[in-house]
Amino acid sequence: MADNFKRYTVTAALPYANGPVHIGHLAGVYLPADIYVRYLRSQNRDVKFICGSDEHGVPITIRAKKEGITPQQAVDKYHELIKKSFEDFNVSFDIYDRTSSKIHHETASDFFLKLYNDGKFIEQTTQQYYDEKAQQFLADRYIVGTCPKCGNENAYGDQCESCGTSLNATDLINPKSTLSGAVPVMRETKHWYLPLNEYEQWLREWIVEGHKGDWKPNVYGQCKSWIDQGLQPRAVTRDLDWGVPVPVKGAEGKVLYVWFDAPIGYISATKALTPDWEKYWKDSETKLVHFIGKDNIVFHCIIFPAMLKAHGDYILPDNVPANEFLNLEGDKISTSRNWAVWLHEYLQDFPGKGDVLRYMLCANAPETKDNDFTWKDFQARNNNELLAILGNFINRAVVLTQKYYNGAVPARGELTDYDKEVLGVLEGMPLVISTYLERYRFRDALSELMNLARLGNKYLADTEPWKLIKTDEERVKTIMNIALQISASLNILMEPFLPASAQKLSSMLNKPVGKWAEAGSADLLAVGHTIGAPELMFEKIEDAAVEAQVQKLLDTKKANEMANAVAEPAKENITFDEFSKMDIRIGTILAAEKVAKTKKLLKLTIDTGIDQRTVVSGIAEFFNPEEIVGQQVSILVNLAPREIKGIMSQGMILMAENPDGSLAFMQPSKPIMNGGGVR
Ligand SMILES: Nc1ncnc2c1ncn2[C@@H]1O[C@H](COP(=O)(O)OP(=O)(O)OP(=O)(O)O)[C@@H](O)[C@H]1O
Ligand SMILES: [Zn+2]
Repeated sequence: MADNFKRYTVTAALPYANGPVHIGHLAGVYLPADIYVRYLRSQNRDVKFICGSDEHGVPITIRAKKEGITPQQAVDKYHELIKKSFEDFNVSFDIYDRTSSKIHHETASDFFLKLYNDGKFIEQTTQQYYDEKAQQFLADRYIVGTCPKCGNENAYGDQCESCGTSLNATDLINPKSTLSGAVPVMRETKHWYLPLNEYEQWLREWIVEGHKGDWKPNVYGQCKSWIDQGLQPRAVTRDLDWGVPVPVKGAEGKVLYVWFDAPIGYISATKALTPDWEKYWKDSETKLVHFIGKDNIVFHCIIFPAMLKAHGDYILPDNVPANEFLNLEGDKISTSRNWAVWLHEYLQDFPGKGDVLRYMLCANAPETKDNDFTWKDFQARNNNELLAILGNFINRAVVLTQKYYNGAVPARGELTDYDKEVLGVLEGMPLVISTYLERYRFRDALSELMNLARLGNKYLADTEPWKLIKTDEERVKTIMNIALQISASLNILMEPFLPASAQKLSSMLNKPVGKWAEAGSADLLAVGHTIGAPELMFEKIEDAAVEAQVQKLLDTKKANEMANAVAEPAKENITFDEFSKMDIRIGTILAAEKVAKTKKLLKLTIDTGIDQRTVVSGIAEFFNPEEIVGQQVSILVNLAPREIKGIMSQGMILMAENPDGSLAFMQPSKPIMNGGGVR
C-alpha cells in the first residue's frame, strides 16, 4: 500500500531537557515513530527521522537556579543522558540534535525575522505580570494560578496541564509568582504576537474540512474544538534571558517563546543532518509526519502550521498521529514526583531486554485512550506472548531443522490443503500489517505480526513433525520448509517492532534481514541454505524481577508521602497539673522477645530504676528483639496495667512516628540513670 509521496520527513517531539526519558514518552511518541520509520526504510522509501533536545524555556531556568548551575550546564546533563538512552533502546533517529546549537539559533532567528519583515506579527505593548521581589517578568511557568476552564489551582501561565487548555498568564485566577510566591504586579512590556485569528478560516478548511477522514479522532476532535472556540493572537516572545534572542532592535532582554522555537528545531536538525534539507521541508512531494503526545497537539496542529503558512516556503504536516497518555500502575506518570519507569534504569535492570519493553509499550500503546502500564502485565506479555508464541515457534523451527537436517533447509514436496492455506495467510500478511502501519495503527499491526507467529505455532502443533519423523520423513521436509519460510518472513516483518530480536533471528537463519517487499514469499530461504545455531530470543521473566520493580515504586510512593506530609495540628491545651500526672522515666531494655502468634508485638523487660517490669509494645515490625536490648527508652510508668495477649503490660514505651509509620525510640541525648524523670 504505497502513497504517492517521494520522500518522508518524520519528526518525534523534542524531549524537554529537564529530566530523563520515561516509558510514557516512549509509548506516546518515540516507539511508534521508530516503528513507522523502520517500516518505511524496509519499504525502501526515502526517509529522514528527526529529533533533538528542547533546551529552552522557563522550566530549564528554574531548575538551573535551584541547582545553582547555568541553564547550559543543566541542559548538557540531560541532553547526553537522553541521547544515550535512545541509542541503547534502538530508536533509529537520523539525527538527534539540540536547540541550544548555533545552527538552531540561526534558523529560528531567521524564521522570526522573515515573519517580522513580512509584517506577519502584531507588535503590542501590554501590561504583563511582574515580580517586584525577583525583579523579573513572569512568563509561562514562572506564574501559577487557577485555571479558568477546569479550576486546577496549579495551572501555568501558558498551559493548564490538567485540562490541556493553552492559556495566557492574564487568564489565571489568583496568579502567584513561582519565583518568590509574591502576588505579581502589572508592568508594561512590548511583545510580538502571531495573529492566529487571521488563520482561523484557513485552519478550518485545512483541518476541519480537509483532514476529517485521515487524522486520528482524538487529534481531529481537539483541533476542531479549538477552532470552533475561536483563536486569539498569541505572543511568540518572552521577557527572559535564556533562549533565542529576538533579532530586532529594541528587543533586548527578550527571547523567542519556547514553543515558537522548538518546532523550528525539526528544521534546524534536518539542516544539520543534510545539505539537501530543503527537499525534506519545502517540496510538496515530501510527506511530513509529526509524532507527539496529546498535550502537544495545539502546538503541532495549530500554532506551528500557522507559522509555516505565514512563512510561506514550507510544507504542512500530512498527519499528526498524536497518542493519548500512558499511566503507571494507576497513576499519572510524573517527572517531578519521580513516578515513572526511567528508560536508562530499565535498560540497566533488564539488560538485553529492550525489545520486551518495546513489545509491551506497543501492544499496550495509548493510541485511542489513556492506558496503564503495570509490571504484572509486562511479565505476562513477555512470558505468555513473546516467549510462548514468537520465541517458541522460532525455537522449534530452528532446533528441529538443526536436528533433522544439520541446518540445511529441506525441500517442499506435494502440498496439502492445510499447507496451502498456511502459505496463503503468509502471503497476505505483509499487506495486512503495512495497511495498519500506514494508518498509524501500531497495536493492530503488532497483533497481526503475533498472529503470524501464532499460525506458525499452530501449524507445528497440528502437524507434529517430531512424531511424524518416525513414519513419514518426506512429509516432515515439507512441514519444516514451511515453518522456516514463515520464520524468514517474521524476521522481516518484526524488525520495525523488535529490531534487536530481528538481528538475533537473522543470525539464526544465517541471512540478513530482508526488505518488506520480500516478506510473504514461500521461497525466502533457498533449499539447501544452511541456517545457524539456535539462540534464545526471549527468556522467562521471573516474579522476583518484577517484584523488585514494584517495590521500587512503593518506595517512591512512600518517599513522596513523607515529603508531602504535614504535621497534625496541635491538640487542645491542657493544664500543667494534667501534664504532671504523667510519670515518665528513663529506663533500659533488659530483654526483648516476639509475642507468639502476633506480627507487631514485642514483650520487653525494662529496668525503670524503680523496678523491673514487663511492657508489651507494638514495635515488632520495626525492631529486631536482639538489636534493642541495652537501649535506653522513655517509659510512662503510671499507666494503668493492661493484659495484652495474656501478658500483663505495665506501662508504655514512648515512640516518635514518621508519616510512613516507621518508629524511633524517645531517648535521652546522653545516658541518664535509670529512673530519671522526664519533665
Ligand atoms: N505519559 C505520557 N504518555 C504519552 N506521551 C507522553 C507522556 N508524557 C509525555 N509524553 C509526550 O512525550 C513528548 C515529550 O515530552 P516532554 O519532554 O515535553 O515531557 P513532558 O510532557 O513535560 O513530560 P514529563 O512532565 O513527564 O517530563 C511529548 O510529545 C509528550 O506529549
Ligand atoms: Zn484546566
